[in-house]
Amino acid sequence: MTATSSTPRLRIAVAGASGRMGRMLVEAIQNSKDCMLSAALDLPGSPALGTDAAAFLGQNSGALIESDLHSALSKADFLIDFTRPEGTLEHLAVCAELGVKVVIGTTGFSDAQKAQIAAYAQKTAIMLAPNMSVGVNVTLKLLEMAAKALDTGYDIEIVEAHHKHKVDAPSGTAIKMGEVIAEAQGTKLEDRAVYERFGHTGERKENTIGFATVRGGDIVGDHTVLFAGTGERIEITHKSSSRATYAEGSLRAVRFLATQAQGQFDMFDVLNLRA
Ligand SMILES: NC(=O)C1=CN([C@@H]2O[C@H](COP(=O)(O)OP(=O)(O)OC[C@H]3O[C@@H](n4cnc5c(N)ncnc54)[C@H](OP(=O)(O)O)[C@@H]3O)[C@@H](O)[C@H]2O)C=CC1
Ligand SMILES: O=C(O)C1=N[C@H](C(=O)O)C[C@H](O)C1
Repeated sequence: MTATSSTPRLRIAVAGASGRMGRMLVEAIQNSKDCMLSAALDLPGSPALGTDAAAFLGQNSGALIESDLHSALSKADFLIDFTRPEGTLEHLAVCAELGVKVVIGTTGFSDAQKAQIAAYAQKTAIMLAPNMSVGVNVTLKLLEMAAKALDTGYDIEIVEAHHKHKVDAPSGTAIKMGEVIAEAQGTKLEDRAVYERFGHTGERKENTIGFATVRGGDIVGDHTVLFAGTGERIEITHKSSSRATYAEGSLRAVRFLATQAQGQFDMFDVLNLRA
């Protein structure tokens, strides 16, 4: 969208404003022509409360970090939420009540929590995706194609690596990759996933999809899917070197949600990759 001086900016609140992604989002909003930071949330007790959300950039956004959900969300038309599952659900309850549209980047939701999100999507528009980067979503399409063509005779393993502060495993992206592959092969990930191996495991079971997790240092996010056949193997890899791609993808999601009243969407909808 091309914003002109007469086009009102999209009013966005950021949850977890002092977090790794929160700060990337504040920076992306500050740098955008069509969005404005209208509110910023952090947990009660956070030392950042009362400070300007863009202070870490040496800028003044006008949005002071606060912990009162109603106060913050009543100043916004959109919430971008990269926090923790329980926090996201608390925020969603207020967003559904106030008609605020929500971009959710948080990962690690249980099936019951995902069902709660789907229920809130009947009241407001929600975009939920474990990875907002364009590259990862294109990788998911490549995996769909590879999984169909390599339906038999190839063992599938998904390896992901992230920074030492990440609290959920495997990553939401790795799980999504497994889901896309399983679905492309007419199956369900829950019937095929192997999340742990230790000790005398016995030989690899056919048709399983294995997951391996690496945690260390400041790795932003690497994902490799291995299709291991007899006499050859194919590896499809995506590596993130900056969180800016997640923030830019989130702003694309906001612009997409501006055209929706309610319903649940993902990045395939935002990027027109559904077909
Ligand atoms: N979809 C995507 O593209 C991406 C998704 N993610 C996901 O986003 C989430 C956040 O990642 P990251 O920014 O690295 O994490 P951080 O821990 O750096 O930031 C999380 C922020 O949320 C706050 N927070 C923690 N618990 C709650 C709660 N219960 N309610 C409200 N706020 C809370 C934290 O506050 P405090 O510091 O005070 O605890 C912090 O400000 C993770 O689930 C991660 O997997 C990350 C990158 C990309
Ligand atoms: O926690 C992170 O950092 C990331 N989390 C997301 C995930 O769990 O897939 C996306 C990205 O890999 C970074």
